[in-house]
Amino acid sequence: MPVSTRSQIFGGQDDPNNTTQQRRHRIDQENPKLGPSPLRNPHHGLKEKMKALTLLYEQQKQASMALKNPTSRTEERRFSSHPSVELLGSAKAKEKESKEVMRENTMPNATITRTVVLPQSVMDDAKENVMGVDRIVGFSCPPKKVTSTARKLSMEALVPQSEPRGIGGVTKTAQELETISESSSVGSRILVFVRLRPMAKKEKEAGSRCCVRIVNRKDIYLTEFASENDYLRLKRLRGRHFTFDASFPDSTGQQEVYSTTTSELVEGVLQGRNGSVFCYGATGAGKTYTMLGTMENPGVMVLAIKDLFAKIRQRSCDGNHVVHLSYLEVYNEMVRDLLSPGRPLVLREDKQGIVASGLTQYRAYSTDEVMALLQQGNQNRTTEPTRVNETSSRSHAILQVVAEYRVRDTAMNVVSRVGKLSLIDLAGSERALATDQRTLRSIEGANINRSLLALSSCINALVEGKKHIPYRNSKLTQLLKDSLGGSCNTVMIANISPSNLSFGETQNTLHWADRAKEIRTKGCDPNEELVQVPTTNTDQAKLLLELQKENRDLRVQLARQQQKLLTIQAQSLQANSSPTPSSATSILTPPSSAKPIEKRRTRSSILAGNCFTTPESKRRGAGETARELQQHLKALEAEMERIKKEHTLQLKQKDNFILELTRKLAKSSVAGGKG
Ligand SMILES: Nc1ncnc2c1ncn2[C@@H]1O[C@H](COP(=O)(O)OP(=O)(O)OP(=O)(O)O)[C@@H](O)[C@H]1O
Repeated sequence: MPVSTRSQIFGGQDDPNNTTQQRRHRIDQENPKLGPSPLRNPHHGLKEKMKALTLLYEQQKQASMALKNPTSRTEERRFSSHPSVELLGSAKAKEKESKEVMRENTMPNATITRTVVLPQSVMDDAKENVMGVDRIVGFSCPPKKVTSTARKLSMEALVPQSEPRGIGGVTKTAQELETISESSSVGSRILVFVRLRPMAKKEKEAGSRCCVRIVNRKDIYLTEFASENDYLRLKRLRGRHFTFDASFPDSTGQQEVYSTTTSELVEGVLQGRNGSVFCYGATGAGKTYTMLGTMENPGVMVLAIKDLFAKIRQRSCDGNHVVHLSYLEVYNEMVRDLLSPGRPLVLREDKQGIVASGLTQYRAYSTDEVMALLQQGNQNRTTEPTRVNETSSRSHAILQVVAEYRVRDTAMNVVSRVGKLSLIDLAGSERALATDQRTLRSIEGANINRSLLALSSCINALVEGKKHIPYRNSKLTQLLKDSLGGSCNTVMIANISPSNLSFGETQNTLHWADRAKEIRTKGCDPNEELVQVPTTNTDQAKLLLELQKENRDLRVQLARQQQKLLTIQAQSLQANSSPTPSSATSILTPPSSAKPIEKRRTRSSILAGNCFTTPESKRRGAGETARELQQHLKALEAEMERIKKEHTLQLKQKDNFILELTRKLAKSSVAGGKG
């Protein structure tokens, strides 16, 4: 109902101060020409109105009590491990929410018509998709109540959402609030964020218009026409208004996306909690940009790893942290190791969950090393130009970082905490026509859609609270089992394009993301276990063997890195002597990446400036490429030197420790012999 209708309805004698009556009288006096206002029976429907007013008053009371109730905040403090996180955003939202409820309930007339008045700030924000000054530091969007009639997801055109929501979720009833506060103690909800990418040059050239409006950093309106500003009408259009934990306009930087979505998960991982972040969206919507980014604007994967190592450095210099890394892709229903390409891997279930047997677990010591590994992994990832995206990822990529931390508790027991962070860049959801019709591409597309369809079935089953969740339907869902239904803090970032040419895909993504908000993962307790400190000779001997093995591994890693550096140096020299474009290309391809039979593109280095292959880079002169290579080589040399130093230091420390342990062992065996 339009806003103006409210002011036209005047209260009768049920108005406590009879102010509307006086106002009406004043208006009549001031405008004698208009004549007297139509007479109304002041007692008409008084009882009903009183009843409705009392009911609303009760609801309001319950709502404010629910707001005060600290248990209802469990939802927001889902990742409460970080003490410095303030819930400014949510506090503001709650304040706004209670004001809104108050305003509605204290309206002079008790007609139960829920007309939502958009606050001025919202209308102002609506003018542009630009972030305001204050940052989003917390989450406050509770999930919609799960109903048995919840709409099923489909990867094809979706039926619009059943009921419109209020602005920022302000139209919740007290019962809903109670349900939320009760259920929040059961587990944690998947947090869902949406990121809008800037309009691409190609889209502009094709004359496309922006069809997405982000308001208040949460609400998203899908409009077919850029000029459409009537948000009230839009809100009533079913399936065109969505509310998320946060929505990022096209001007949002990578750091902001990282800190809002993932930084708390990283903190949790160091406390032994599992965390997952996955990007979903149509092809070319910006998933890889968000996850991987470029050299100038690194994405979530890179920022998370940097942050993890920075936090580890702050905590300890004693080597109590061990970080392992693995990087795999699911391509055409096959799982492949991106760090050490070879035969497809087999999935099996063990006590840690679903694991890919034989997957390289690389021990990482520094951010630089991880960056180099990421670069190597991305070069091995399957990408292919499609009509929509020059470097479209044809596979789902999963980077897993496992951090183990050993600390002493108050009773001086050694406690080991293991946290796992999974960062997932899904392949683009797409329609066959939007990409390509060639055979290989259609098989790929079918497989991509198959796994995404399997993912949507799992989400449907989880949302509907079904006992059987069909994880086994695809490799992707098996690998995501932990993230969706396990004890894990999960974040989903849905990427969308602003172009009206992608309206259908955008609507599909938003519906799907909206649905994902309803998934609850199990409560996430830290993975902690007591470590048996070796007391007997056998235990010490075991530890000694383990340490020696670790040292051997470290030496092998060091030798491999040196070998790689030498190869790059040799290739660079060769490039300098005959700088032809073909030799330059061969240098960009790492010696280790065995190419499969089908034509696969490799992403150019994120360290070299951009993780995407652009047509310009191909056109660049050989001289320029050689110069770039020199710079790249220098950077690599410096990086190698640093890694070498770190490794040598660690080897030395370990050698000393082994020596000490051997001495102790010898002593105790001598003492044992004497005894
Ligand atoms: N937020 C952003 N800011 C600037 N450029 C962006 C942004 N998001 C995406 N892009 C650009 O849009 C293009 C497509 O993005 P990207 O490759 O990340 O899409 P994608 O969703 O991973 O696609 P696919 O599923 O096909 O792999 C790239 O050129 C990328 O640089």
